[in-house]
Amino acid sequence: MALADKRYKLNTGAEIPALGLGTWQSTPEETQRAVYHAIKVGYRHIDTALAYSNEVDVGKGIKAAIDDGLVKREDLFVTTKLWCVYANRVEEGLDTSLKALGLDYVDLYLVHWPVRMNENGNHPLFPKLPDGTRDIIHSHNHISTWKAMEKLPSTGKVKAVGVSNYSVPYLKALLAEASIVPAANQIENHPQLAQQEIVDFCQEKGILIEAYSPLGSTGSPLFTAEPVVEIAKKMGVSPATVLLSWHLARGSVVLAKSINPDRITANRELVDLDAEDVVLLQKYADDLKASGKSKRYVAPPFGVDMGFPDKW
Ligand SMILES: NC(=O)C1=CN([C@@H]2O[C@H](COP(=O)(O)OP(=O)(O)OC[C@H]3O[C@@H](n4cnc5c(N)ncnc54)[C@H](OP(=O)(O)O)[C@@H]3O)[C@@H](O)[C@H]2O)C=CC1
Ligand SMILES: O=C[C@H](O)[C@@H](O)[C@@H](O)[C@H](O)C(=O)O
Repeated sequence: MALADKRYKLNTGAEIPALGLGTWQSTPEETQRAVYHAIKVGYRHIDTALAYSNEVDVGKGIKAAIDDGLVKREDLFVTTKLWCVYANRVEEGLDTSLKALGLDYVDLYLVHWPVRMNENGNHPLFPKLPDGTRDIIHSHNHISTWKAMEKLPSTGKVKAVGVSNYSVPYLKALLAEASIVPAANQIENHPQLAQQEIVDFCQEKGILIEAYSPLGSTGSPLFTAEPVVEIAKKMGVSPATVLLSWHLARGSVVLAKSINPDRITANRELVDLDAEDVVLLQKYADDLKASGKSKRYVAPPFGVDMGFPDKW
């Protein structure tokens, strides 16, 4: 079996493909083609979110692939996420996503960020106050959102529920009151932001890590990181292969976004990294952290303390 077809087991018992196609910042036109191409070349896991405003197009890409006989719905693993303006209207958020996707269920539904934004604000997704800052409902307790998430699996509209952008303190607070342990925690993860404390905590609690922005997000800045270049050269593979493969070595899911067919195909080239190379990347990550030089590429201006050691 090719490494790109590797699967993990969630704490629900369901399987999840280790490699997923990311769709953040893919325009509607790009998304449909990217999703179709990805399925055609073997991806079985698609990651989207209500906030990406492309669920309709993800759905069209999936439908076209199913109609063309490339795949059946049950062979796909589809994830979407509850956006912050729906933090107190969880089932409504899910229904909105399912309608856009044209699906009866998603395989994984995540709380996108542990934050509530004003659902009656000046924008349907990104409301702002007159001073330009985000319109956040600071009195909201993220655990109430999780309590509503826990009711979803029994509706049949989601197979599993999880979180995203959860730090260790937030996870501890959630687990203290949870009756369902999140199946996954989707976080920014790459050698410049290893977030080892979250990875270790989640492993201990049976929460699968999904690594987002594995290439450093827009423009893939991690391609030039020194140890990545060095390992790629040694193995005769691309920097993308090294960066994506690192998460499989760590036992995590990896989500790679591309709208380019060749790059979507190329991102399936995963390898078993040598143990010494895994150590080299870990040392690079540890050294950056120790010198306060870890780099978070996705740091939206929520103005809320999310509990991460790096306060952006
Ligand atoms: N839960 C959350 O808050 C978040 C979730 N995510 C999820 O994770 C996914 C991945 O993260 P994302 O931030 O998109 O960034 P990635 O780290 O996947 O990087 C995407 C960038 O790399 C480029 N790229 C991709 N593959 C290659 C390649 N082989 N060679 C050269 N360039 C390449 C893409 O360009 P091009 O498209 O032109 O190929 C794009 O500019 C998201 O799409 C989303 O699904 C991401 C951020 C936050
Ligand atoms: O999933 C991707 C990211 O979390 C993205 O949804 C946010 O960064 C959003 O653009 C924001 O500005 O809050």
